[in-house]
Amino acid sequence: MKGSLVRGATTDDARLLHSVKPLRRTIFNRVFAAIYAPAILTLLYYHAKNAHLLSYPSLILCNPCPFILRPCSCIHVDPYKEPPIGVVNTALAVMAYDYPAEKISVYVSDDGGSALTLFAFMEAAKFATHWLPFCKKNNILERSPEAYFGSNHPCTSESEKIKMIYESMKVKVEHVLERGTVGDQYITSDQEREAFNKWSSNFTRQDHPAVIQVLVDASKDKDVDGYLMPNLIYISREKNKSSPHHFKAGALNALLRVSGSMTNAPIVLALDCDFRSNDPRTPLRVLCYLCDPATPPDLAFVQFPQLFQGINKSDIYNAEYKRLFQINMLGFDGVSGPNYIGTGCFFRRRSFFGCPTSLISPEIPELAPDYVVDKPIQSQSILSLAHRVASCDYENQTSWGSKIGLRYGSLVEDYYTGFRLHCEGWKSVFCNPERPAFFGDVPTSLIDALNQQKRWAVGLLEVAFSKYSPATYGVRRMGPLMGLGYAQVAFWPIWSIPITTYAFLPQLALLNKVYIFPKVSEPWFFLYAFLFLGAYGQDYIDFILAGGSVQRWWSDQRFWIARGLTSYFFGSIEFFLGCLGISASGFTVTSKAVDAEQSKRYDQGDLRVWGAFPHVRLPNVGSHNQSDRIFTRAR
Ligand SMILES: O=c1ccn([C@@H]2O[C@H](COP(=O)(O)OP(=O)(O)O[C@H]3O[C@H](CO)[C@@H](O)[C@H](O)[C@H]3O)[C@@H](O)[C@H]2O)c(=O)[nH]1
Ligand SMILES: [Mn+2]
Repeated sequence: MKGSLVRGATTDDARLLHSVKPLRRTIFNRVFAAIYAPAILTLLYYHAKNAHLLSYPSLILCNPCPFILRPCSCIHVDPYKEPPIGVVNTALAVMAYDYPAEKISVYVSDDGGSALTLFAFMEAAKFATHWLPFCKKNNILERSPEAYFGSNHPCTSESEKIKMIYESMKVKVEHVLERGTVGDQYITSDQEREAFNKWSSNFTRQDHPAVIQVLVDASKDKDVDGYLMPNLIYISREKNKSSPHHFKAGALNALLRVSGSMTNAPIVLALDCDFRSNDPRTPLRVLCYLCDPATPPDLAFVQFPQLFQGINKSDIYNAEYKRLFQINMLGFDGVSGPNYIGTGCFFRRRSFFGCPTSLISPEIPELAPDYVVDKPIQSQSILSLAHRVASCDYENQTSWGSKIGLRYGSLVEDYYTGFRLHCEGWKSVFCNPERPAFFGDVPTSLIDALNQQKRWAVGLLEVAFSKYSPATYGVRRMGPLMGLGYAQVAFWPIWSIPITTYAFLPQLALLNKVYIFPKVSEPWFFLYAFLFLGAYGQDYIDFILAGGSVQRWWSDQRFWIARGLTSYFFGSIEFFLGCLGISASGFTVTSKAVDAEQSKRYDQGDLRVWGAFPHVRLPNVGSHNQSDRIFTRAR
């Protein structure tokens, strides 16, 4: 084992494409683990020895609750939760990557099947003819227009002109969204009209044909300076109520196939609509890993951390997940590599088709990762193949979802797919450059933050209790370190049990005069103190070394408890009800639409439980009326 690593894609030695060096605190972490583990064993011994001394009051709970939840496989994506202008910004920034334009193809998956989103992208394609040359000529770093115009940028006549074009596009898109339909006055060509005609009267989100629309064709469409632009293709896969669609994993597999049939690039970037590129040179950085002759051929993906902008000062909803997305990644990187976290990840297309040593050929040769597409993307044969592979029964009797592509069976398709790839023997690397490659948006309402976590909890338990459990299958396939690393995440929602217990046990013990901790005068007390301070101390140091603030660390601790009693608890219940066939879970997307009031409240650090509920404020760390209870002061 190499231990935790830091990587850099550029080094002082110009001959090296990338370098790896062990983290300095690795030794400290190991020593700490070596002391901490026996201390926990000692604690267990102490408990076993004293078990007979404790007499707990008996609690009999008898409350049969005869309710049945209806199974639901509805799709929750919609343009009001994921505003098209945000998705457009995501796409524009990657179209503007510093990379030969004709070698980039951007495929947008609209799982909500919305004409409004297609409209936004038609407008984006027109705006791109101005935006891409502007970025390249002026060597702009911030290539998402919203971020660029929102930042402190030099005001030239050119930038003012581009800003006006952007604003007028935005107004148009928002107007159409408000109206809910694309009015005739906005349709400028027969080609556009033909595309919108697909939204016939029986077209619904859950039931509609595949829509594949080439909006920019890299072989002929030029920007205002006369240079070719990258392909931009809108896709909404076919849906009907009788075929399972497998949520995001299904959407990504459809994307893999459609992109395979049209351009089949060997490197694939998976990027969520709420993330945007923050560095146009990211593809070059990735090539330093993927194309270095010194890199072993079993490297499946390069994962960037999920970093966020717009988190409030104390991160009240603990949306940053420093440990998950930044700290733990370094540790994984020292073994087989970090997990795939759903976004900001560059894959070798080959890694979706079987283990490094034996290729699993897809059902049609055109989808094989090494197939070279030699026809123009708008040719009849290519378009009809693309529609065929985007149909909802295409996957029947194929290996998609089981051995090929993103894996089905968990609501955390990212975690599960990364895990299965590692089990197949693939490796990954974590790339965390100084200038963040991507920035994402966080949920800014409590209900969204808790719901997102509940979905993760269900998804993780689906993996934890499957035949591919990291604790058994994972440990066997990847060895104890990777296996346990993955298992620690998979069983995470089980924390709801100790957290809920500790939420009530001390009070019950106090009322019933039962001692659950040793007295301060007893030597055993030091064991408790060491375990408590050691765990918090190490967590604190890791957090601060990863650039965190004391305030956010405190939020992290606080929210962990809150989630234990809510998201993890209800997620676990939902999972077990699902096992009994009583309920089915769905992928409720996190809302990315924020109104001015919600955003103001969030920036001020107000914590609102629900629209209809009284407004509660959390005490801030350091404020004079700090209290040790959560959810105090109702307003
Ligand atoms: O049926 C679905 C559901 C979601 N999505 C897309 O999936 C992405 C992620 O959805 P989001 O609601 O933003 O989920 P988060 O909880 O914020 O996302 C985290 O957790 C997910 C797993 O639960 C990962 O897929 C994400 O990459 C990761 O950022 C979005 O672009 C959605 O449009 C679909 O395409 N189809
Ligand atoms: Mn998201």
